[in-house]
Amino acid sequence: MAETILQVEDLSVSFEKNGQRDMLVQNVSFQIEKNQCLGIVGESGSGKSITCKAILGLLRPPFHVTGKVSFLGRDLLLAEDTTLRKVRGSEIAMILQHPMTAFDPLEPIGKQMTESITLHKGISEKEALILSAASLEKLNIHQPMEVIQKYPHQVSGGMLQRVMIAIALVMEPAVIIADEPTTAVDAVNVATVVELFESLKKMRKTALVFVSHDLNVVARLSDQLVVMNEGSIVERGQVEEVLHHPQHPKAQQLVETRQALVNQFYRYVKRR
Ligand SMILES: Nc1ncnc2c1ncn2[C@@H]1O[C@H](COP(=O)(O)OP(=O)(O)OP(=O)(O)O)[C@@H](O)[C@H]1O
Repeated sequence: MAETILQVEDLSVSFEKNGQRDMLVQNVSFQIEKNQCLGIVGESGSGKSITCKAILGLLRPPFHVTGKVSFLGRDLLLAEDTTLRKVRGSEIAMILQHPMTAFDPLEPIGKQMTESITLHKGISEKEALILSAASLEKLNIHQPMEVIQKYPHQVSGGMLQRVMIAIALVMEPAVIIADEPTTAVDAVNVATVVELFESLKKMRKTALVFVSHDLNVVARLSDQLVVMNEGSIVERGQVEEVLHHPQHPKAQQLVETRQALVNQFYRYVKRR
C-alpha cells in the first residue's frame, strides 16, 4: 500500500485586520504519498502560496491557521518552533516564489548553503561546500565557486531559485514544497529543473507539492492535481483527467486559457 507522507486536513487560514477577519484559505484537504507529486493550480490570489506557507508553519498573527497537517504522524501545526525549523530544513524543503526573501542579504550565498547543509547533515563545512558546488553544477551553474562567493543581490532571481533547488538536492528531504519554483528561471533551465524534480521523485521517492501557473510543467510532473479558487479546492483528480475533462468552470477556464496560448504559439510558428 502507498505510504502517505503528508496529510493536510481542513486547513483554513484567516487574516485579521481592523477587527475584521478575512478567510484566505478554507477547508483545504489533500494527502501525498512517497514518490508522488501533487500539483496545485489556480488563478492569482486563489490561496496557493498561503496554503504552502501554512503547511510549513510560516504564518504568524494576524494570520490564524486551523486544521491539521500530519507529517509522518506528527502534527506540524502543533509543533514547537525549534522542531518546525528542524523539519523545514532537513525533512521538508521549501522553494519559495520570491527567492530574495529566503536569503540573508548580508551573507554570501555559499555560507548560507553550507550552513543549512552542515546543520542538517552533520558534515564538515568543506564537505558541504563540495556537495553544494556539485549540486549547483547539476543545475547548469557552470562556475559554482564564483556563485558561492557572491551575495544574494549580486545574482538574478532565477539564479537564487536554482540555488534553493540545489540546497534541496543536497538535503534529499522526504517532501519538497515548491511554490512557483521556476517563475524567474529562463526557459532552457526550466527543463533542467523539471528533470531534476523528476529524478528526485523517481530515485529518492521524494514527495512533491508543486504550485505553478505553467500547466505544461504541472502536467509533466504531477500525478494528482487540485484547482484552487477563492481559497478553496474546487476540483481534484488525476492530472490527465482534470486537464482533459475539467468540470468546474474555473478549472475549465484555466485549461482553455492554456489551449488558447498553445494554439497562438503554433500559429506563430507556422507563420515563420
Ligand atoms: N501578507 C499578506 N497579508 C494579507 N493578505 C495576504 C497576504 N498574502 C496573501 N494575502 C491574501 O491571501 C489570498 C491568497 O493569496 P496567495 O498569495 O495565497 O495567492 P496565490 O494563489 O498564491 O497567488 P499567486 O498565483 O499570484 O502567487 C489573497 O487574497 C491575498 O491577497
